[in-house]
Amino acid sequence: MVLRNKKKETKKEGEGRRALKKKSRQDEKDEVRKIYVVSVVSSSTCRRMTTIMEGVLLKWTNYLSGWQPRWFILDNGVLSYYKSQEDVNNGCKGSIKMAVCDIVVHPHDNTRLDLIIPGEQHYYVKGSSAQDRQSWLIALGSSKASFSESSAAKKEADAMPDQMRSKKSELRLYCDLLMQQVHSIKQTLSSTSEDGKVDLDKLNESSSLIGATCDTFIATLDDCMRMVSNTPMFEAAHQHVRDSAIPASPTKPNTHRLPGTRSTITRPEKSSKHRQSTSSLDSVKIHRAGSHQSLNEATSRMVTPTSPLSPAPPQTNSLDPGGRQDKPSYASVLASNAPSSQDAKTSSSVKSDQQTALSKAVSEGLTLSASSSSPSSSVDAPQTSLSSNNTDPPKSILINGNEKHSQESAPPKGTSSVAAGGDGDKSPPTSSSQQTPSVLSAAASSDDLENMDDYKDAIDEPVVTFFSVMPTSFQHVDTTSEEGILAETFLDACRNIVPMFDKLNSTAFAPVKMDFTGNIKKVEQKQESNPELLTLQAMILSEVEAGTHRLSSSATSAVLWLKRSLEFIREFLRECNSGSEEMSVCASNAYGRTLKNYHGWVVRGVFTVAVKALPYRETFMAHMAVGENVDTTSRHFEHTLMSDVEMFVQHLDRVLVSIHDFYLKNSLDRSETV
Ligand SMILES: CCCCCCCCCCCCC/C=C/[C@@H](O)[C@H](CO[C@@H]1O[C@H](CO)[C@@H](O)[C@H](O)[C@H]1O)NC(=O)CCCCCCCCCCCCCCCCC
Repeated sequence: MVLRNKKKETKKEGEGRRALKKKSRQDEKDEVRKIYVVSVVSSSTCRRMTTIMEGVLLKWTNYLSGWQPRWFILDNGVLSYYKSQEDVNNGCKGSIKMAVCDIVVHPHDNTRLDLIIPGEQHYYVKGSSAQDRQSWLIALGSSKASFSESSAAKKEADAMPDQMRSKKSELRLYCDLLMQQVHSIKQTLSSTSEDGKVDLDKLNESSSLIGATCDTFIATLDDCMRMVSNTPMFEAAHQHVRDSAIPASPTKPNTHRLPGTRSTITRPEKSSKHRQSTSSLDSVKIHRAGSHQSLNEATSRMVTPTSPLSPAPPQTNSLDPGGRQDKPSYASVLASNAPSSQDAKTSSSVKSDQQTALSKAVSEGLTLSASSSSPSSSVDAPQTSLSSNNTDPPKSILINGNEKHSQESAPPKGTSSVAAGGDGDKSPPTSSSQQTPSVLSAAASSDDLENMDDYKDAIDEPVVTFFSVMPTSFQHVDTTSEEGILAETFLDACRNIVPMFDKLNSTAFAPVKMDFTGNIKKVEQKQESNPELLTLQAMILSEVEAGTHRLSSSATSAVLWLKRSLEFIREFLRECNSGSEEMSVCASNAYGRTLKNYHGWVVRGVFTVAVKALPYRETFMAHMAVGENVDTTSRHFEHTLMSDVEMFVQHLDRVLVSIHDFYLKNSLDRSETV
């Protein structure tokens, strides 16, 4: 062990040196194979302490391998690590500039310290003892302090666009997810039953998840590469962090991207007060089989005297199993959504040409025609054609499922139509848990329009949300029929949630989406092969009779998991609506009340990772806006969204309670964890 001092020492440096000396004596006694070198370099131009320290630290690698001993070298303000001391000449496995990372001492484990570049990279390491950690802390801290002052690296880090940071952290997330998924496969294989049988269903599911995560990893990497090549700054700047986990070049073209993936953690820009007038939306019509929908007419939701809680007429096609052919291009409409000009810019690179064209068409007032030949079973956007010369007048609009005749029912501007009361629902929500405090009475009321600008917003801007343009929602799911819930309507309502998964910040939600859409498909297939089974209940009971209801491929299992996922969504939205600022807190609370009970530690770990990738509340809200130039930061928008969410939640709850009761009555709920 060598300790070496050069030139002047500050008090701090002296302390560090003394601590290390003390440490070295201890280590010599303990015969720890470690080398410490501390050198202090000082010059008149640049007063800098160069701390050199080497040794073994345990580094958290992944869920498969856990903590692994690695050889770390701190030199010249950079901490690098190698597989072993012998490997030093073969290049480091990763490195981190101390100037730009935070050093975090673990609150419980006195051997552990974390090096974190916020939102980007983390090293979790452990010393061999508390004293060992102490030595490293001193060395790392001194190095950081010394290099922070004049660090060019810091400037680099500051200059690094948020999008790029966010992408990098996503990539790391996918690595973690991949490791967890591999671990899950390993577990499945090791838990082979006594008769030597492997759970092939589970294995297939896990490998599909891995496939999806790989695809999204590559898609994100692709985004990174595009950003790098489009940003002159990046050509010159060298990254302050090297990590062998990130491959150097894109490997797959865009076509591998999951549909609609990737938004960015970008705070929505407060839109200009001189926003695009509503006139540009006047002529936007979404053609459906036999109906047209003008986005601008959605303003009537604000001003219509009809309560949004009034019973929703069952959709005309809901009784017709063939009605799916008429499915509108809902996903296309959402794909054209640009929550803010900033988001529009940042997401443009990930939009397909078709989506971009759609978006342009919407903003230019062209007419969108959804092809009725699109396969209804697909959750992806149907083929959409563009035409600018459709002369059909808009006839009516579905607002939260209620067909409103435009113009006719519009009360004076500024009055709230979403006031509480008037709930004529035949089957009022019978919530199994506490109701969210009502925001309906407050929505868009003049009391809340604090100033003239907000008031103008309410008058001038049509606020159309993800929820209000849903062609089929849970509002349309009838729960009063003796026969049960029409599978077709229920599946439609579920399908219409899917685009929201893509709008969440991270493709970390790809596995979640896959699971959700996979379950929709299972029920769909069940119905295709048994067209006489129109309701969920009929399908399930037929499986119970056949004794197939316990199979993981059964509709019984698929509906059960859809129910659980929807319960999570319901609770999550309730949390959001009750004012919690932190999305991760909303998600964690919702998770604790729902899915967590059915998840083992591995999937709980996946949740913990996924939840970190949630966007900011503002971004999430912005994603809920449909149409361009919506001021998603206005109180008016927030109130409208909240009332839409509340109504969505109420109907969702009604449907869930009905399914829940059925499972309970037939003892079909299962408590085992996955
Ligand atoms: C706000 C978002 C927070 C994110 C929370 C995500 C929760 C992640 C939990 C980890 C998911 C891992 C993925 C898969 C897990 C599966 O193993 C598990 C079990 O699968 C089931 O196995 C059965 C056999 O054992 C099989 O028969 C069945 O088919 C199969 O499904 N599945 C699950 O645990 C379900 C996870 C789905 C979670 C859905 C969360 C939905 C998040 C939606 C976010 C959107 C929020 C806004 C909504 C706005 C709506 C309009």
